[in-house]
Amino acid sequence: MRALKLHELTLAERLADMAVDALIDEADLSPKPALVDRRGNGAHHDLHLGLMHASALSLWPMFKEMAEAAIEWGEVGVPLREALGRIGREGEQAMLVTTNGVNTHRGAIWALGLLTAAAALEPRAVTLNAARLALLNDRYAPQPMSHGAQVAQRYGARGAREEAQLGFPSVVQRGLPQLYKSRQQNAGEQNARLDALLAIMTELADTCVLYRAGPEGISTMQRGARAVLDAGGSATLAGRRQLHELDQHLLALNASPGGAADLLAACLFIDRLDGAL
Ligand SMILES: CC(C)(COP(=O)(O)OP(=O)(O)OC[C@H]1O[C@@H](n2cnc3c(N)ncnc32)[C@H](O[C@H]2O[C@H](COP(=O)(O)OP(=O)(O)OP(=O)(O)O)[C@@H](O)[C@H]2O)[C@@H]1O)[C@@H](O)C(=O)NCCC(=O)NCCS
Ligand SMILES: Nc1ncnc2[nH]cnc12
Repeated sequence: MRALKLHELTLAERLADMAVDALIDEADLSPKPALVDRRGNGAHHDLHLGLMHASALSLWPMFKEMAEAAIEWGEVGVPLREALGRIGREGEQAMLVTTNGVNTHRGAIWALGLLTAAAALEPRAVTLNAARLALLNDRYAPQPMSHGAQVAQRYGARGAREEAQLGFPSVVQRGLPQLYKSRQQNAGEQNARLDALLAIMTELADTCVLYRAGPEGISTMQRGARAVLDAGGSATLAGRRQLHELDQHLLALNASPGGAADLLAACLFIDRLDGAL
């Protein structure tokens, strides 16, 4: 019998797999406060789980191309930054075609795009190199009046751009340590991931929440997330009660923490990458 020779995945293909898997795991994780999950649409009228999955899958070629660009340029610099900007904008268009114009993953394209490229350059300095890339100027980036730009003007929040430029502190200092801690306490994988999301929410200035619900939305999100963790986390009954309260309060404010969801996906990507090294 002839042996079947399977196609061996390239590094860029494996990184694209990890990025898409992280997005799908984030979408599936339930119950996430006011976000799209297996239960429903959260605070969104135009999003659902199937759309989040389709959007994540549509981004696979983009992540692969970003990793290939990083391998080709071989170092952090303006040529790589501008290549990533171009590929990211094309990826956004592919996403919008798939979702019929709904913004599902703009923040994730930014965060995971930078992290995928950084991982292709040097898997052991991912957040550092992602930050160095985010600090570089892309001459071709348009300056649209995005929701993020509007709340930056109104409240001074610098959102997704600053989070990346600082080396993803929400991921490195809050999400990942909480993920490991909850795993160590045998919370169960889904609860550990929920706890990581909540840890991210405790301090994030999420521009999606700010845009929809202002500073009241931010303090509701941050205090509510802290209350779940202080009550023992998602694996405990007291924590689950607090999580339900947080969900209800955010829904009442129409506040969706989409930025925190993207950063959870970034955590899950780095966690997978660490496991593959
Ligand atoms: C540099 C960019 C990040 C542009 O950023 P900017 O802040 O100007 O623009 P936004 O598009 O408003 O925000 C970016 C998205 O980042 C997520 N996010 C929010 N806060 C944070 C934070 N503190 N840290 C990290 N990430 C954060 C968030 O993404 C999620 O929310 C999206 C839905 O948001 P929104 O459109 O506001 O949706 P709704 O409220 O639901 O709208 P309505 O229904 O009410 O109409 C969703 O996509 C999640 O992903 C922010 O939205 C960068 O985007 C950029 O320059 N891109 C250009 C291409 C490029 O250079 N790419 C580089 C590739 S490496
Ligand atoms: N699960 C989710 N629900 C709503 N917005 C999101 N943005 C990224 N992930 C999301």
